[in-house]
Amino acid sequence: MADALLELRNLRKSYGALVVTDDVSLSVPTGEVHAIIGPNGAGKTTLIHQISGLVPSVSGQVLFDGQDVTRLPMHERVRRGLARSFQITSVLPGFSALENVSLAVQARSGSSYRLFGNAARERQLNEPAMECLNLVGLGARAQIQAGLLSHGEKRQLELAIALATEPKLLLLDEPLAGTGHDESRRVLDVLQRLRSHTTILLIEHDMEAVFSLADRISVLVYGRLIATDTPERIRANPEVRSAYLGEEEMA
Ligand SMILES: Nc1ncnc2c1ncn2[C@@H]1O[C@H](COP(=O)(O)OP(=O)(O)OP(=O)(O)O)[C@@H](O)[C@H]1O
Repeated sequence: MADALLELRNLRKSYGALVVTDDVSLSVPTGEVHAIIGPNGAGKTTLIHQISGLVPSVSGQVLFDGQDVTRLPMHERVRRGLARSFQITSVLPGFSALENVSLAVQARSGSSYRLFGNAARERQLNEPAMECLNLVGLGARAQIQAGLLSHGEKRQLELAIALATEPKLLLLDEPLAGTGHDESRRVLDVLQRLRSHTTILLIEHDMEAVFSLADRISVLVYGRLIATDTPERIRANPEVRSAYLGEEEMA
């Protein structure tokens, strides 16, 4: 596909005799929200690790923005606009929400100056950081210590931190995991808002969210992609139904 932002070609990963991702080929065009679904242990997280550079692939290629990034380290992929939202572990609990995002802005700008101290420099970091916080709906919570935020707010903060790297593609591993009903609605609203800013590739177990959010869905079963299609066609696909989705889940 000529305008693919991300293209996976025959990607494969194994641990000893266990083949975890097997010959995975996939194109994600700019502007798409693409969801990867599949049963537990299907290889979804491993695939995201291979794309982000956390886990090396045994064979195959990852092309991003027209370039082969298969052998590049993770930080180099981030620099090129391939961001990964790291679960709450990446949030520094003793710093404010704003400081957490400012640190990511600083990392993006590649500057070596100290974060706090000089008012002009602080403004340079804080203004884009505030934009990211506003985008994820946390503007009013900017000065709150991150450790005091609710679970859902921390998930929003992770998204703001990822956005601070100005990604072309955002990789999200279960953005709704652990959120309650109201919180998941809020995070879902944020994701809907982000779709006009960045291309998104996500793994998510919440099928209602996946089917309402995704432009296209890929189904991974035992490491192999068995289908990539629109939500409507995935819902109607007999192979997908028998391999993964229960009739009632898709009704
Ligand atoms: N570092 C590792 N060493 C050995 N086996 C691994 C490693 N990481 C993952 N696996 C195995 O690879 C398979 C796929 O795991 P993975 O976490 O990618 O699946 P998943 O689809 O994300 O599952 P879930 O939906 O439960 O998160 C599993 O059988 C898992 O045990």
